[in-house]
Amino acid sequence: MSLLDVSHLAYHYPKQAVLFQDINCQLQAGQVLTILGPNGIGKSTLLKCLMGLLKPTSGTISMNNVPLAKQSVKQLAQLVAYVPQHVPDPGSLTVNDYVVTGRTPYMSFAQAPGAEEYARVEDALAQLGLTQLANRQVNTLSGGQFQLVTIAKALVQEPQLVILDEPTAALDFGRQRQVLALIQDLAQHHFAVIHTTHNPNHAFQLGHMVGLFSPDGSFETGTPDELLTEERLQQTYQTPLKLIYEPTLGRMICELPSF
Ligand SMILES: Nc1ncnc2c1ncn2[C@@H]1O[C@H](COP(=O)(O)OP(=O)(O)OP(=O)(O)O)[C@@H](O)[C@H]1O
Repeated sequence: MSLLDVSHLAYHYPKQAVLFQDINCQLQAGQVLTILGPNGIGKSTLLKCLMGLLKPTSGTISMNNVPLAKQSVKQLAQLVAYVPQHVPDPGSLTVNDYVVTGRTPYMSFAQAPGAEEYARVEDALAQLGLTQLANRQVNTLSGGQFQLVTIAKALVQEPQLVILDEPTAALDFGRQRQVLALIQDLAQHHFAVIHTTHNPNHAFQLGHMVGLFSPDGSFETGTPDELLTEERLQQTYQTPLKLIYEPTLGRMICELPSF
């Protein structure tokens, strides 16, 4: 039984052309799916469908063999944590109070978070090197700091699947590596992870599954070596990029040519 089973999934926004159709993929606990594709092709939209935020035009999404449409909001929140690309207005909560909202799916309606919930927050902030930000208001953080705080909130949610939309987009080189290492660590601890990125090197680095959107909107899954050939990546990004085997890293790297 797969943790996630996506079958013949299609979506179009109201009064818009079909964005994608016939997406099929399965994900097990401990696997990472790195989604790549051109700007505007439908990566974030696919993640929103997987989160139950958008209702697919057709096809099914099941988790642990139960269709998403049959899960309650609370059940879904215990299964999947979503780190969006943008949080429009994070409000003026402190980092501690913002991250603890990740425990909501485990609390009753009127229950206030207590010592146990805040202990999980402390652990997640420590794991991400954010302890010193615990009492800062989230709306005073930099883009990258806030991106890491939203990941901490997803961790305290203790889901089976973590979905991250471009989690490294606002991060410096060191913190990009930190987030990729965290994704690898989550997989080693039997979480399933789906994330989007515009950097094919992230897929080579992680070495798990890739989901590749082609410019025509078709979607394929496979290993980085199967899917991420120089020709496919050039087609995807419409640029004469190069794939080079880097022996010291033991893997391919993707380089943009000079101007
Ligand atoms: N609410 C909406 N209503 C109508 N069209 C939308 C809506 N949200 C997104 N779109 C359109 O759907 C297409 C796919 O958008 P999406 O954000 O899923 O792409 P993406 O692959 O994640 O892009 P990027 O890499 O630039 O973040 C785009 O053309 C976008 O303009």
